Amino acid sequence: TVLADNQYDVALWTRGEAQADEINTRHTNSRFLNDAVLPAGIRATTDMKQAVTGAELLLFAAPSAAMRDVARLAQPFLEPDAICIHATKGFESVTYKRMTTVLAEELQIPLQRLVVLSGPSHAEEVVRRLPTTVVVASASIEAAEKAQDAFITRHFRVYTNKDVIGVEVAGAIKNIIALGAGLTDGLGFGDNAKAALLTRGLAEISRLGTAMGASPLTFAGLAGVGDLVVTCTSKHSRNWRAGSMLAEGLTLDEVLSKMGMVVEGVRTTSAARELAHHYGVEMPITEQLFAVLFQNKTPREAVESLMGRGRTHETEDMAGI
Ligand SMILES: NC(=O)C1=CN([C@@H]2O[C@H](COP(=O)(O)OP(=O)(O)OC[C@H]3O[C@@H](n4cnc5c(N)ncnc54)[C@H](O)[C@@H]3O)[C@@H](O)[C@H]2O)C=CC1
Ligand SMILES: O=C(CO)COP(=O)(O)O
Repeated sequence: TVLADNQYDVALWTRGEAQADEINTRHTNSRFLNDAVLPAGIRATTDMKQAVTGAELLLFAAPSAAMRDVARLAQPFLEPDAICIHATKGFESVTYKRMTTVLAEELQIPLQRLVVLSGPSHAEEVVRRLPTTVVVASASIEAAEKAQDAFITRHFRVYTNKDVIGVEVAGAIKNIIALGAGLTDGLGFGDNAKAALLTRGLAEISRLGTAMGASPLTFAGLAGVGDLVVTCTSKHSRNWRAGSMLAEGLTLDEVLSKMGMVVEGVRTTSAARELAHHYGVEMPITEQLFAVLFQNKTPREAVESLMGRGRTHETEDMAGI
């Protein structure tokens, strides 16, 4: 919608034939966006060759688990100078690679042609043209500025940033904290607990991010605090909703099948825990979420573990924030 508003000729690839037909004929995508009307010029197709051939910009927005497969499908049709942007918030399972790494490998292009777009941007609001701000980060400032030019509209403000690692790590890990926020809200733990979770969650995100090479400033920006706030407080958030359903007593499998949309925070909890061990940083909220999701620990026990941790100084482990 944003690109079509900027007069781009937009082709939208989907693997679902019925979804493509609906977008092309009724200009809606009702399973995901209710009755929002999409610009009539958007052409949906299930044919990757048709979608990618001739495209100067590509935006990948598949779930992290599907990114490698989708990129592999697109690669043969990629134009030699195309800029490839992604809006995916997660790490690859097993390898724990960031999405720009996965794309560089599968598309066989240098990092200078890759951009990450992130920040507080629920699709349900973007499609209604409600005011939204995001950040685009790339190893190449020219590529980031191309993405900025392409996406900036009166309703959608785009900032550039050089810190690809920080933007990708922040976007992925806030989903873990949002699962925790849903649990906290669902259990009625109150506003103090939620504020604590966001604040200490941010400390945890920045600690891992800086250990991986990110700039601490990024975590105070749109991809950090901005996305953390929206995902932990918005009714649109899939991760928050998943956490609140877990609080109601549903099992993880029940939550995921009821949701019918990707809940990135679940896989990201495992990935972040492994990365934390690898980089030797403490991520107590992530550890407790892992225990709740995969080791049958109750949310109440998890909160008791967090509240009962050894005494510590607030800022000495916060990596610059
Ligand atoms: N929904 C939102 O407002 C935002 C989502 N994101 C990120 O975008 C990514 C996608 O999220 P959503 O669109 O919300 O998920 P979703 O679950 O609503 O939609 C995912 C789409 O990917 C398709 N898909 C799943 N596996 C696939 C595969 N193997 N090959 C091809 N297509 C496949 C599904 O059929 C579906 O159309 C996630 O990383 C999410 O964190 C980022 C910003 C905002
Ligand atoms: O990243 C998002 C908004 O910026 C989407 O978060 P959810 O996947 O929790 O809906």
